[in-house]
Amino acid sequence: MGSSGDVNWKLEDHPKLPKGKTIGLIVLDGWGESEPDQYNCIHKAPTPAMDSLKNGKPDTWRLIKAHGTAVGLPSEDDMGNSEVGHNALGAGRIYAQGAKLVDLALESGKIYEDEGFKYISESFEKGTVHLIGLLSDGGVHSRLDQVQLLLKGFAERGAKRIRVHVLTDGRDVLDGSSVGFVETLEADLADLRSKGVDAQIASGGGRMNVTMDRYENDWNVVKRGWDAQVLGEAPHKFKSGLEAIKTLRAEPGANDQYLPPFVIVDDSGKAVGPIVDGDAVVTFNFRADRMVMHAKALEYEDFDKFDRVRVPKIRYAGMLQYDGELKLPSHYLVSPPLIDRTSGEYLAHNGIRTFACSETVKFGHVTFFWNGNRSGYFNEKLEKYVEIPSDSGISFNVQPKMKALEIAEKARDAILSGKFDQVRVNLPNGDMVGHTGDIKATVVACEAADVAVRIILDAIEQVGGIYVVTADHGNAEDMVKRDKAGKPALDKEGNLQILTSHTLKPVPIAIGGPGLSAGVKFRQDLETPGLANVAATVMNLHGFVAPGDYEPSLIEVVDK
Ligand SMILES: O=C(O)[C@@H](CO)OP(=O)(O)O
Ligand SMILES: [Mn+2]
Ligand SMILES: [Mn+2]
Repeated sequence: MGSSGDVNWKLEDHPKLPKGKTIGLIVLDGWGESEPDQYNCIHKAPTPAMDSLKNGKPDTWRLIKAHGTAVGLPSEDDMGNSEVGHNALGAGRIYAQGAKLVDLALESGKIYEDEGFKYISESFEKGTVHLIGLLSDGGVHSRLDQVQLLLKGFAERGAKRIRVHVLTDGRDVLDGSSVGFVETLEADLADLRSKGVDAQIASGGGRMNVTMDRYENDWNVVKRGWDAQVLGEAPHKFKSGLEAIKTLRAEPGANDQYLPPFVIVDDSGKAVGPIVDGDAVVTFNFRADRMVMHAKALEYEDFDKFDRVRVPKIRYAGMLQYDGELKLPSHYLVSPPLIDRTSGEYLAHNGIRTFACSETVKFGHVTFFWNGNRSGYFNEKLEKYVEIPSDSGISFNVQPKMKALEIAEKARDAILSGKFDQVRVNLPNGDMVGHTGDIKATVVACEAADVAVRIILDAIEQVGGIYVVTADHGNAEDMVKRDKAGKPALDKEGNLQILTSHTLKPVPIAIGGPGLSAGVKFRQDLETPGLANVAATVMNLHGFVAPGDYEPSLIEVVDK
């Protein structure tokens, strides 16, 4: 991916903008713009740094789209997310993303003609096909309707025995919605059974507790999934998926994101669906970050992250390939978007020295996603990526400041060192704490992110540089589900429904700093620009013209 063939990497000089300015590029994760009310944690938090970029600055502050088709998602009802957001920010173009590519492959039936399906279907006659993934209609990592089509498609094409290993969501969808999703799945599996297919749920657990860790923050999460899915072992055993979810949710403090692992057992107490030799496994998440670790456990012969105890010989395919560089997994049902010629790669070819930093839970966002789902450096002489270890084993409302200060200090030092032309960070607080649904903690989180912004802006001020502050999608600016009129929607018991997910809101972008040439301002002629317009903007601020097929720059230079 990326560095192929006959690309002309040389960027033209910008006719008006100089080179050599240090750019501080800040992505506030989960920081959208919404009505100022009590459920808007960004509004509630003291955010003097961000306010100073906005108030009275119409030429250098604006909103851009961060959801739906502007970031390559199937529809305008799709909230933004970090993967598509950082892809768009870094790549400068809009790619049809995983959700959309899977929809198309299912619609056309091509999914069943390609190599990945042929490979796993070799197990249909004698083995079991296991489907593992996030059971939700959130559309960030997976979609239930796609799983339903796959189940039907597999059965019609000869699968005799199917086991589903469900990960409950509550992060991209309302907490408690797992019950409805499992009911829907159970009904589909019953329908398959009536047609002679031996189909049932085999195991499960909450996404943040079982399987879906990312960037190696906590391998125990993946291990818990392995034990339940492969070994058929878990602390909780139930007769059905629905019984499992209902019982575990009734525990005090339980929520969908963190349900403990469970297995489904038969009347004799034996797990109904451990993964064994000869089986096929399909992981149905299309998004990569939270599947890479699990894919390594399923695919790698040499593996030392935990004791797998038993490593079955399986035919494994991902919904997509989750890491193009590692070719992981080697079999997949749908080809991922091939995001090439990202701004990071161009800038490296043009001598720009880049520093990128975040803490573990968002580290891959400012590196891997930013660079078009590519791990590693383009040019290790010019780039330095620093990961600050995240706290693990906690939900972030307990430590809402996270590592914002540490990230800001690393960025400040990188800016002041004079060794870098671009210093890029992701500040995770609004998003990671927003996902907990804890409003008080999210306010603290937003304040911490704002303090970090101030530190980076001050460093940019000192070196005469330029700042670009933006976000990848909304989250902390709206913490309740709303009705059509925008009022908080109450459930049947009259309770507020806390929104743990991202939103459909636009995000701010602000530019400035002493290095910003006089006359630079946001253009008014772009109708609905989005995150993909940021890459060309940043290239301009580095003194270059962006490649012709990039989405247009947000800025113009008017003569002063
Ligand atoms: O935590 C995640 O995996 C997603 C939400 O599902 O959030 P983000 O896109 O911000 O990483
Ligand atoms: Mn994000
Ligand atoms: Mn998020």
